[in-house]
Amino acid sequence: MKIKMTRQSGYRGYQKLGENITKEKRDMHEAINCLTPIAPGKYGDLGKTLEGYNLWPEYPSNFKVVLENYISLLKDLSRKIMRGIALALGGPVDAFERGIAGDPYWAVRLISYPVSSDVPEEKRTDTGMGSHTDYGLLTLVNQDDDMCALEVQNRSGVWIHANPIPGTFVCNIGDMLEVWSNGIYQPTVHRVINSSHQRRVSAVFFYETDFDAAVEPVEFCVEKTGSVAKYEKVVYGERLVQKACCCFGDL
Ligand SMILES: O=C(O)CCC(=O)C(=O)O
Ligand SMILES: [Fe+2]
Repeated sequence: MKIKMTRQSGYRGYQKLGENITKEKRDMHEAINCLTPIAPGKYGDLGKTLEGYNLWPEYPSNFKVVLENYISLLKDLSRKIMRGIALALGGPVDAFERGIAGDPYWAVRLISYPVSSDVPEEKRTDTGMGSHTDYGLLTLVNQDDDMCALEVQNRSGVWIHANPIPGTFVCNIGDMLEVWSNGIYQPTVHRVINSSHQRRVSAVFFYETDFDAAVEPVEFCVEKTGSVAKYEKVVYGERLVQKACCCFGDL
């Protein structure tokens, strides 16, 4: 396997079925992971674990071009959504740009969830991906149109399907937006269960803050929420390394 995901590739490349771990349980999916390239030394010790460049399969030969174009379009779209969120929160339109997501870290996962009965019994688990929240600002999920497998938890704790609507993305809120907005935006708890008779494929784009951003509630959100910052400052890259390394298990 030429594009196998390893520690040496900074966790980029192909992840086999059962290699992704959520809350200490193996997820029943396989994926190709592409992450923002990080040149050696760019973020010093903070970025060491995730330094590296993406691994591209030989076939299809246009894979790299198509995916890089997709990433560029989704980065633009996410920036626009963040501008809308900034205005909705009563801040300046560029509130989530310079120093926050001026040079946003991004990730893409192309995920395949098999039909459960096709998986050898010892590898079978009950979730394609266990319940979690995403780490960054926004996630744009592009899912198969004809099947329901992504579930989100509503405020009463009930799981509901995020039914696909052709031509649309499901947009999840991530942990960093919760902090920046001082809790006004809450991250969406979600999971994937493919109980159908078809393989399910999703292309998931994560739009994050700058890798080295010190994330803390922004002034105009603090003012709106009792003038007390409810969250401690976190460095996004540190949080990502902690979370990503748990997810990718022993490689
Ligand atoms: O495949 C999906 O619909 C969602 C995947 C997901 O939640 C993730 O990769 O964080
Ligand atoms: Fe997720």
